[in-house]
Amino acid sequence: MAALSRICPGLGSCTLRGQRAAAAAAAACSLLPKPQHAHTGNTCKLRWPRATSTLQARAVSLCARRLKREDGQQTGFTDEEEEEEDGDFIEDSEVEELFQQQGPEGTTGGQHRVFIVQPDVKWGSRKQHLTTAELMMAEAVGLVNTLDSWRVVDKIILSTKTPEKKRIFGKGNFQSLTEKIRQTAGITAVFVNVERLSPLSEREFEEAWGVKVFDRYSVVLHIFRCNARTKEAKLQISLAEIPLLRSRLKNEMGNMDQQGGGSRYIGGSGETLFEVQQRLLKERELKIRSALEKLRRKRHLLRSQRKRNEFPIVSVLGYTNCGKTTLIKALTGDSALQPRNQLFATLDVTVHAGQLPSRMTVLYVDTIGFLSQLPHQLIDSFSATLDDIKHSDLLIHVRDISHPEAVNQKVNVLNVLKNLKVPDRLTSSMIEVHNKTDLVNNYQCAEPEALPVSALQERGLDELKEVVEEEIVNSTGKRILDLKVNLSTSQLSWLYKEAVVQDVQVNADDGSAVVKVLISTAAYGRYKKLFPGR
Ligand SMILES: Nc1nc2c(ncn2[C@@H]2O[C@H](COP(=O)(O)OP(=O)(O)OP(=O)(O)O)[C@@H](O)[C@H]2O)c(=O)[nH]1
Ligand SMILES: [Mg+2]
Repeated sequence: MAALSRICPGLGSCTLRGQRAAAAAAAACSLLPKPQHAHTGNTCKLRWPRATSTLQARAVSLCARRLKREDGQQTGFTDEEEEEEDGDFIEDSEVEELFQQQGPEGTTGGQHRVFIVQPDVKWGSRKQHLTTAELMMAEAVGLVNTLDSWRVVDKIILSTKTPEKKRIFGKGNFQSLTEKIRQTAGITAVFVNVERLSPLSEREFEEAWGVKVFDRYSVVLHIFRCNARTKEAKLQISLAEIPLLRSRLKNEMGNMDQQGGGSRYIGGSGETLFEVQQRLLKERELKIRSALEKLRRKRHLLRSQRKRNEFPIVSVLGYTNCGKTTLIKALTGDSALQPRNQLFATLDVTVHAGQLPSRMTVLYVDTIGFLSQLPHQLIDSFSATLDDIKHSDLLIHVRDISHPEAVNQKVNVLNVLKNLKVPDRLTSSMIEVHNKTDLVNNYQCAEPEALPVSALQERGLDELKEVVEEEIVNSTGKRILDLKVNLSTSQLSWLYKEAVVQDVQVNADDGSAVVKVLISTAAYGRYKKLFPGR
């Protein structure tokens, strides 16, 4: 308690107890030199002025709060909550309007009984070398089952030579497929598991089969739509849906033209119906882009604040459903995190404070999962979210090692990172974690660099934390030192200003304290000069 009272005179009577609480409070105080201490009953709330409220400040104050509470409130928070603290400059209603109005027809709401068609490319440039049609089909089934109100009715793998051409299937195959679909009772949609169907194919299929037709892009977007919570996610989804709306418009106009409608001029406006619709779509796209740009600037600001406050940032990434959220939950003890056996359960970037063996506080960033064969537009729309990865101090690549596609998934993740232009320094220091080892009998790690864990059973976490700490110290060029300070001098406040104070152990008898700091070599040099002999 002595340490606490030193940092916060009112904390002597608060419910924070012990060294862990002291460390958290000290770390919280070290973020900003002058938090206001508000005391109610036996609790102390640390408050910072609005303008300087940062991600770190919240992370650590939440971390401190977590230590003193018994129930499991949320400790993670999204950048959006942060934005709300600093003043909303994009209206909720504006985003909701864009989001709610726009869902492409057939995907919004409603139930679907789905027939899945998996083209099996036998040869040519599109042949998948690392996967099989059966595994792709299994993933397609997984995608459909992720949606509460969608069910798989039947499925088929069909050979094709040219999935990218106008005609995906040969004439004979297409005919027997059409018969099968028409004869299967209760089908309301067909999911053709290719990256993207051309508007023409989509129209042709819908006409032949008499039901809605989805491709991988539209199914994944629908999952995103169902899971979106924050403004940024909603805007990004709205943007990614524009190409779908555009092809739908083309199809509708094609249909109307057959009846002589779409290309007629509307009452003296000089525009055809098609042109008006296209213009409206363009205007909507510009609106979304400008709102996203505002959020991007905000994100940039937050990022530089994070950097300034020097809490190391560890981004946790990997294929969808590999266990990223579960691992962060295990590393931080954040009970509010909710891992789900679902593809794309996490869509919003959330940040969670955790402690390493030396009690260094790091921020774990939970990211959106990757998926193979997703069109670039989709990735582009989410690049702002994934951009965070590039600005981390360290990356953890989580792999579901029990998955039959584990190797293929790794290749996919590395490709996405390459496309995102993640700096070499981050990919070369990236820690590879083999998760779900509990699902593999006598798991033997064949890759010497990888760390085997079971996030669910909390195994292998201490080893992982050790490695994270080692890499953080390497990558930030900082080290952790225990410095003995004289409390009657300005040493402690100097350290609060120039380094990250992780822990303070006060020795009331001689008025000294042992301070654990994360400090750069340059700052340590200055410290030794200023306080010689310490
Ligand atoms: N058996 C076992 N299951 C695990 C382990 N880690 C995660 N899981 C399960 O895998 C499923 C997915 O976990 P999440 O943590 O939500 O995975 P994620 O990578 O965050 O998924 P997305 O956010 O959807 O990309 C959940 O049902 C978890 O309980 C593990 O070590 N062992
Ligand atoms: Mg997740």
